[in-house]
Amino acid sequence: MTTHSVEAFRQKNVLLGGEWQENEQGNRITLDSPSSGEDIGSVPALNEAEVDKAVEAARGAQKQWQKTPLHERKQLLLRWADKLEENKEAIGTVIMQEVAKKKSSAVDEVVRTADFIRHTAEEGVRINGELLTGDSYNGGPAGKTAQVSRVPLGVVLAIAPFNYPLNLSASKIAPALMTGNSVIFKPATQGSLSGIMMMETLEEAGLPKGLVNVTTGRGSEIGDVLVTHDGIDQISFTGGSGTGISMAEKAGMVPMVLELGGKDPAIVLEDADLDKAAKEITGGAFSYSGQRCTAIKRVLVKEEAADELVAKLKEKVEALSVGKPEDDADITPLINDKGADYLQGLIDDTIADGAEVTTENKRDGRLFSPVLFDHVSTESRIAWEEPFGPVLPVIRVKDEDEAVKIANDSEYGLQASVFTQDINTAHRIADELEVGSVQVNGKTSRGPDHFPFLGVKNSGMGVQGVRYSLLSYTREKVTVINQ
Ligand SMILES: NC(=O)C1=CN([C@@H]2O[C@H](COP(=O)(O)OP(=O)(O)OC[C@H]3O[C@@H](n4cnc5c(N)ncnc54)[C@H](OP(=O)(O)O)[C@@H]3O)[C@@H](O)[C@H]2O)C=CC1
Ligand SMILES: O=C(O)[C@H](O)COP(=O)(O)O
Repeated sequence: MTTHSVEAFRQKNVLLGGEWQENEQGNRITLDSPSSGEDIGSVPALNEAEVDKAVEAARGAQKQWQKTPLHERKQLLLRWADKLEENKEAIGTVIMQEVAKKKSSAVDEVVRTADFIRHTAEEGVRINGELLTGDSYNGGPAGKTAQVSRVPLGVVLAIAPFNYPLNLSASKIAPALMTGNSVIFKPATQGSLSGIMMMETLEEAGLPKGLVNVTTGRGSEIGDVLVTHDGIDQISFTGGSGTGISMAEKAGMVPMVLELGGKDPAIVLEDADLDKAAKEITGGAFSYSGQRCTAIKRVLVKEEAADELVAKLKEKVEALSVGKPEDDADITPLINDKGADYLQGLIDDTIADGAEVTTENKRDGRLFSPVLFDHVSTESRIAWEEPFGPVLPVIRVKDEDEAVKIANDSEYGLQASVFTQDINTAHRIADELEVGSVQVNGKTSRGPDHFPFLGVKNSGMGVQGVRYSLLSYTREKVTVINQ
């Protein structure tokens, strides 16, 4: 059995039409480690003609794959999951190197992804259509039946972000394949080495030629070519709201699932279990250094509970370790200088606006110590903008209504947490919040991965989560029998 060794520099190629290929002009992108700055590998920068070739291969392979029995598609996915898990150390190490995720979380991501693929395989064989009879409609004819089946959309374009380079790629690719589609996979550039390694395990599992094609290259260069390609039948994108919204404008009538940014609030009432709230909020805000769409990005706490909550949060935030991903530090360097400089601007502006910095405020390049701000004003940018870094603003509120208003005034609507011991209050607030999901007494998060995951407003469109994803890659096909 092949296992992938951990090499020093990985010169990876792309899977096009079933062959691992270098690109024609030999244009490559060299990737550096966000943590050490060392070169860790390179991937081809494809051009328009190569994208055409990838789409053509995907269109060809899809026709046969659609006819492949469901149980055979399921077996491919199960073999893929096993191969992936066998390589968890090697692939986890590359995730750690290319996106500076702490080692244990990087390896967990590989295992989580294998589990997702297995669950998708099991659930995928249970996606069935339905039969409608004409006489169930008032005055309808008895001899008329509609067989409503679910058919694949065709060629799916899967565009993934850097922060979960495996999981947010496989959560598009696996359900698309299971439902009979072929795939064009555009990994995040910083994340493409591990993305390609995952494709190597899929190929080893017996992927038919041309069924998944990998198109590496900067989104700013090949993004429009992919998104506006007339051979693409569905787009599934996870990434920034700006990128996703402009993509939707360009893609026209192609169906899309978009998972975008967030500004998830944690609303804490005076009757909450504050130890639990502090633990959940710290984990929710600072894991992977806050670079998660579902990170808790602001705390809205009732004035009566604020002093105690802030003291507990401060203690937990100060206990987070700051350092290198290979040392399994909780807080690691941010993905790039642009993200780090943006975060610095937010921190500086929040201080200038008069908020209290309760923790150390230190930066070394892309590495920040985690910052907890108290007494943040809703006039500050940080009350509304997404830092994608280890900083948490606490905004004190006078009552529930004010908390709900600040939560809903956001352009985003991904998730929200409500901490209270009164389930009726929790329900009442949950009903008011304009978000995809509300977590009662827990941190905001996507998993377990069969739960529906969605954002409203500028946080997205469509739903992911195993069964929901499977459905999103199919459409109804109606055959009416007139007897
Ligand atoms: N809701 C969610 O589930 C998630 C949301 N996010 C959000 O994403 C942002 C950060 O992630 P990040 O990866 O930087 O997001 P980006 O939107 O910059 O990139 C996401 C993906 O889109 C590609 N891309 C970039 N420009 C284009 C384009 N014009 N056309 C097509 N594809 C393009 C990128 O390629 P390349 O890498 O080559 O630039 C990458 O593969 C944050 O705002 C965060 O909230 C992130 C993760 C999950
Ligand atoms: O992209 C993200 O940030 C994720 O979809 C969030 O996933 P998580 O809640 O499991 O971290």
